[in-house]
Amino acid sequence: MQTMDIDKDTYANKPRKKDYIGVTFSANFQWWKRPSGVAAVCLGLLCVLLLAGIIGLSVYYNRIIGHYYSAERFQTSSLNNLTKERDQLKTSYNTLTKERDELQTRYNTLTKERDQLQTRYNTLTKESDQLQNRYNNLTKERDQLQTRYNTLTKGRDQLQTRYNNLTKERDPLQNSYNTLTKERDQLQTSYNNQTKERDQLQTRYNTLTKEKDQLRTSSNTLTKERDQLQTSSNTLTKERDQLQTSYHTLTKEKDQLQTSYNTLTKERDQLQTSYHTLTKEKDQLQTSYNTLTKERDQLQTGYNTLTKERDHLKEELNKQSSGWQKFESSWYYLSTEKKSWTESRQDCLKRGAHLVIINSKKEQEFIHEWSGCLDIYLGFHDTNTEGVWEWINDGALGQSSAPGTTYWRDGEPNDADQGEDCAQLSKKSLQIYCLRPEEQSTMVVSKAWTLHQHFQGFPKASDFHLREETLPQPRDGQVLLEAVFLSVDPYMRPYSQTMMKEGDVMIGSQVAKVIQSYNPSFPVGCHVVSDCGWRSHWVCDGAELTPVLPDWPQDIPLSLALGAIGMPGLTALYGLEEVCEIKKGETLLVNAAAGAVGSVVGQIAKIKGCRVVGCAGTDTKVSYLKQLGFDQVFNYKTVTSLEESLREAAPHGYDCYFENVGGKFSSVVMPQMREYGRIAVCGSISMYNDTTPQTGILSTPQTGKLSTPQTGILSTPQTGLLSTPQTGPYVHTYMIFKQLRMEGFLCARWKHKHQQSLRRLMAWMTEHITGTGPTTSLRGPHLVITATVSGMPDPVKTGTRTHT
Ligand SMILES: NC(=O)C1=CN([C@@H]2O[C@H](COP(=O)(O)OP(=O)(O)OC[C@H]3O[C@@H](n4cnc5c(N)ncnc54)[C@H](OP(=O)(O)O)[C@@H]3O)[C@@H](O)[C@H]2O)C=CC1
Ligand SMILES: C/C=C/C(C)=O
Repeated sequence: MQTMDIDKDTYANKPRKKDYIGVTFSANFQWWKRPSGVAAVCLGLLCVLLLAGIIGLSVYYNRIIGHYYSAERFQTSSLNNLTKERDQLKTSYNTLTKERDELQTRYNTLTKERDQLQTRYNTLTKESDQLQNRYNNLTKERDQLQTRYNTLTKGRDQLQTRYNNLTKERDPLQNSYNTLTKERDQLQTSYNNQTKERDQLQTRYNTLTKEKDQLRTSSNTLTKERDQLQTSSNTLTKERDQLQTSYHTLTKEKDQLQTSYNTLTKERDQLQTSYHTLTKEKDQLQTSYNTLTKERDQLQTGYNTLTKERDHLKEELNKQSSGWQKFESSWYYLSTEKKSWTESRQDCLKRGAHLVIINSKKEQEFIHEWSGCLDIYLGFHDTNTEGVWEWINDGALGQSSAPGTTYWRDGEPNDADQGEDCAQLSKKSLQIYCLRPEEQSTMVVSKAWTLHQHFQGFPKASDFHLREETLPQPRDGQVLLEAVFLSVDPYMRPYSQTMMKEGDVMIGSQVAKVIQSYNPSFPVGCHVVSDCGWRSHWVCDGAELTPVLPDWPQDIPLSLALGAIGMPGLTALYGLEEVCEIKKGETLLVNAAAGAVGSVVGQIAKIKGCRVVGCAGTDTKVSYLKQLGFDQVFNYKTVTSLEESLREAAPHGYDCYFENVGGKFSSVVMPQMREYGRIAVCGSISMYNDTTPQTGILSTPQTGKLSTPQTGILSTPQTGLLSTPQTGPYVHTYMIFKQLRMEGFLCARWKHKHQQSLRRLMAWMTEHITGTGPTTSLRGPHLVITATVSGMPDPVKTGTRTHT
């Protein structure tokens, strides 16, 4: 602590600074110590000095003058000295004046500084007050801190003690910690090294795996590409050779054509001239023609009307001349042949008529009068329900309401002789009585081939048995059929296994003639297709019959209703159009090509503008198929290599394959299908008679597609279609990579369009017969005609179609 006391008396009038605790400031100033004071003093002193100098100089001067008069020579020199001194004094005076001015200037400056200092002093005084306040606050805080400090010091001492204890305990722990840390660090280092090594190995492993996969993929792709390129290369080489040959031929032809072209150009010009002349003439003729056409049409209409009238009159005349009698709008015929009621009914149907139906008493009287002395059978019977009499329904005209019972003879109908189910108009009276319809009729005995035992391998004669059976009399709505053509089809082999039991009549279709009919839809003499099997006769109703197309041309054999214009023709059509969806310009392969289906397949494909390759098993069949217009045909039994022959026939491959044969044949075709090819699986005839499994090789070693043949079971024993399971090729690879579509089908799938399809087939056939169509119009397959002593065809005879 220090006290500064500065001249209390001098500045006693100034306000005293407050004494603060511990520190006291005091500031008292003396005037001489101030710069302005000093300057004033100096200035005063200078003035005094100056005055003293002047006074001294005057005294000195007066002495000199006194001496001057006393000593003349001495006076002159003194004057000069005095002048000198005066000048020196003058100089000193000037110098002092300057110094005074400077001092004045400094005095002014010091005065200013003093004022500034005074201002600062005031400011400092304020600050000092503020500091005093802060000092007081800090002192308080310091005291509080001192208290806290003391408390903390105590706590610190306690902690220091505990710290010292802990330090003692820590040291051994620190040692073991250091040891463990070292061990951990070593382990961590080795762990890190191993992790790195493992990661490097994992990365290398992944890289290698990827490389291996990529290599495998590339290897597969390359192998495929190589194979495809090899195939393409072979194909291209062949094509190139063929093109080379074609090129030479074409060059020659081009030269010839050029010559022809020149000649033709000349001729064309001449023709052009003629053409213009002729065009004019044609226009004139066209006008005349139009006029004549109109006149002709009018005449034609007149002619048609007259023709109809003439035909009607002729018909009436014919009828009259052949014994027919007209009454009102109906015609009547009186047969004098003696027949039973049933036979007479048939006889009427054959003549396009029916037994008499009486609609009025007037009509009955006419018949009685006209028939003279003859009894007349009426179309009136209760054969369907005993006691319920009804008029026959043998034609559109044959329906009427029943006559009044008054016309029955007394006591009739009495069924006196049991089975008196039909009516007769008495010759003696106008009355009606009943009689037995079977009188004088004969029963029909049918012959039928039955399946004596199921086939094992190829069918044998001993597998069949010929049986006779007496047929029932056809009833209303029924017909009696007589077989005209029977069909022997491949499907009978597999179907017999599933659909037939031993002793059944063989399944099959036939063209039959209606020889008795009680069904107006099938009059006597018409032909139908029936699925009644291998029988000579059959009684059935119309539900299961298909009439052969109406207006069947006389020059087209009816047997074709079982062939080209029947089920096989329909199968060919549907397989091509619905399954293969064949298009103009495509190449088709068909096997069993000379068969009922195959021959139509090839012909329809030609009609559609396709290129057709066919295979058959004899040279005769090959010639036949060439006649039908097939582009390429070969005998698959005699060629050296089926694969080569197929490739030669269609070097670019096949768009459509109509499969009739199956088995190994099919496995050779598969590799030759073109991309997006379609395969219609119609039949598999090569396998129907199998007793041992077949194996198939999908491709020959040249193609290199499969190193070893694979086998598979095509059918399971449950289906019973085959006596023993067959093995065959796996086609999947070709199906996938060529994106093939293979579809099995049965002709019946499109049953709803059979009638219109048959008409299309008939139209194609008619075009051929009449020569109006293209040369590719349809022709029917050949028939094999067989007869046996039994009167029934021999079912084992080789050949595809059988004619009774
Ligand atoms: N899915 C369906 O709806 C239908 C299918 N089909 C099937 O169509 C195919 C042909 O029937 P279709 O024309 O009526 O038959 P066909 O009886 O008219 O002709 C069959 C021909 O097949 C050939 N053939 C027979 N056996 C073999 C064999 N083991 N290997 C190779 N070829 C053989 C023979 O000709 P070649 O001398 O030339 O070898 C034979 O002439 C059959 O497979 C049949 O099952 C028939 C109708 C309907
Ligand atoms: C309807 C005919 C079928 C076979 C497979 O021939």
